[in-house]
Amino acid sequence: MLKPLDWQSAQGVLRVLDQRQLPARSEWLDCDSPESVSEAIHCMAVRGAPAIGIAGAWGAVLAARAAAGETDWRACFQSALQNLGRARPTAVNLAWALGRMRGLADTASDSQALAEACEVEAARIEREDLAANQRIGELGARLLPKGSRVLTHCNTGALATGGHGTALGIIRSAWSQGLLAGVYATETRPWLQGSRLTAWELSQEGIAATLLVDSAAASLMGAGEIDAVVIGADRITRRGDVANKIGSYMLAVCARAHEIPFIVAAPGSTVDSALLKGSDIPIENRSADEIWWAAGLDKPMAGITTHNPAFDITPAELVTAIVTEEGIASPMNGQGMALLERSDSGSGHS
Ligand SMILES: CSC[C@H]1O[C@H](OP(=O)(O)O)[C@H](O)[C@@H]1O
Repeated sequence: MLKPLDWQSAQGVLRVLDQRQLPARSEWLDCDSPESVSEAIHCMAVRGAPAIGIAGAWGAVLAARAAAGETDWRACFQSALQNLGRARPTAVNLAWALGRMRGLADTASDSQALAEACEVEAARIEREDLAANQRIGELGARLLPKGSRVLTHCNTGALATGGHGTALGIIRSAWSQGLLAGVYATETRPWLQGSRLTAWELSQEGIAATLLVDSAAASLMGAGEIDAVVIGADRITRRGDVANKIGSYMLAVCARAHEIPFIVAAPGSTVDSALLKGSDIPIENRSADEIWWAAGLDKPMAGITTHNPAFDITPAELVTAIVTEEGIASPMNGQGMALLERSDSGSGHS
């Protein structure tokens, strides 16, 4: 199974499949310190909300190992976790995973015990995410009638998670059940997660798909070619506002205009119950260079400023359903979350 991360315990190395190089090259980076894991997350060698949570957890194992032998090992560990948490701000999965690791320092008797507990916990987080994705896939496929033509945005597949994928996991599951008549993937400007990563994953699995530039989505919907939009999420608030890859909001507006269901898929670790409104979610602004490279320039053009937010917020009012491993919920136009279908095989948590 395709996996973005590979923990090598004996070597004390987290191997990261460098997603910046895909699909041209499959190169692995060896991260042997919490700082190098943090950099791999920041530069998007590993990306996707659940995957950066898992990478953060393995980074915490490296932090615990590095703290061994220090008199104030607890403080060293906590400070490394704080740094890791700053790598990317929008996906709550990173803070969520680090929160689970942080708690282990309270009960560990010494740094050796902390490192061992962290390793067990990181493996658990990774395992749970895979199970959650498989459950999301099964549940989400129920929302797609036979013959559905679905459009997805960005990359929410195995590369972005512990395996299988969230929105792409639904597409995978629905495809294997013979439910899909068409899969459409947006290119996903400016980083091209759609054309570089989603198209690659789909092609590897033999799932027939069509790639389009982001701005072709509205006319495709207008032509009656799309029956559902299925996307992932980086953070979901209590009322169901969704932070996801820039362009998601535009797709949601278009989907509503054409009365097309807009389905969001994410593990429970993406739900931030501390936040009510999407406007409270920190949105990552990325380097201007990411846009100018496509114009053949290695720095911004003189006199032109650049707007490059990595994510946008889709208000709950535009979201038809949210699929997590717990079940399928409707944000009911922002009036509160209603569980439409409860997962019948548990959350997958062990
Ligand atoms: C299943 S992952 C959610 C997710 O991550 C993406 O962002 P990025 O590539 O910048 O890490 C995107 O918003 C996807 O929907």
